Amino acid sequence: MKDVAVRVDHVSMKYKLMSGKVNSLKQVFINAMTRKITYEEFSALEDVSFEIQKGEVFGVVGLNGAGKSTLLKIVAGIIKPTSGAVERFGSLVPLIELGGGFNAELTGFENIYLNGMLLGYSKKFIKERTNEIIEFSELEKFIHTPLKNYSSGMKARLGFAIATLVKPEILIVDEVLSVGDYKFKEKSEAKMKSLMSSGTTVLFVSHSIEQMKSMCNRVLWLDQGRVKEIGPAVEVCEKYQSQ
Ligand SMILES: Nc1ncnc2c1ncn2[C@@H]1O[C@H](COP(=O)(O)OP(=O)(O)OP(=O)(O)O)[C@@H](O)[C@H]1O
Repeated sequence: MKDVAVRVDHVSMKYKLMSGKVNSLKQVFINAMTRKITYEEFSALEDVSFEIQKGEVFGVVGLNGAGKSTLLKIVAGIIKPTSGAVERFGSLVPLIELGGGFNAELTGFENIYLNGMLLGYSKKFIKERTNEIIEFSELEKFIHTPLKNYSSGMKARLGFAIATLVKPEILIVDEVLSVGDYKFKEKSEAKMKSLMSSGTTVLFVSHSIEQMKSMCNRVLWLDQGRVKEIGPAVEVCEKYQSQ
């Protein structure tokens, strides 16, 4: 019997887009009050089905707007699909919009507690691991500086260090490796590889096709919200590149 980590079953996602002529916020307000707002539906995902096996590194490629982030957010349980179902077998950590739970007014140190607790870690656990987080993110000098003075790469480093503190069974990674500099990329890639070699299942989106080829077992190619191909990483990536 196959050992499934994630099952995506006939998932579709329709976003509502405001339609009709609206020139100002005032007009939106008036239309809302008079119930004149009409919506058009936009289909970001259409009948997407696939399974990821335990321990597999599964990539998703596709052009801008193909629906990759939408799919990852649905698998992570951050948004609900319009139809279809997702089953996850194991603890899951999403590395999506890293530091989404950060507060810009608080320092890096304070945000470690805030973000850690949002991820479900206990205060005691965070206290024990704070040095490890600071060391991995290389933010020793800035750890007592408010986050609003951090660069986006610095925030990503801190978010990555906190999120990967415990070994999840399923890791969802959306483009986070592209935010940092080359040093952070190498370090976070190494960390991901060590998680992968210890059996973590990974669902991964990156615009770097070379990274997809070298890190993934299988790849799903999304084209305007539909599955175009699913297969061995190198084979699918080469078809995608030669489209
Ligand atoms: N909250 C939303 N409301 C309306 N439309 C949305 C919303 N989020 C995404 N979309 C639309 O859904 C489509 C898919 O977006 P998504 O971000 O999933 O694509 P993507 O493949 O991740 O793109 P990229 O490579 O640019 O990151 C796009 O056309 C986008 O405009």
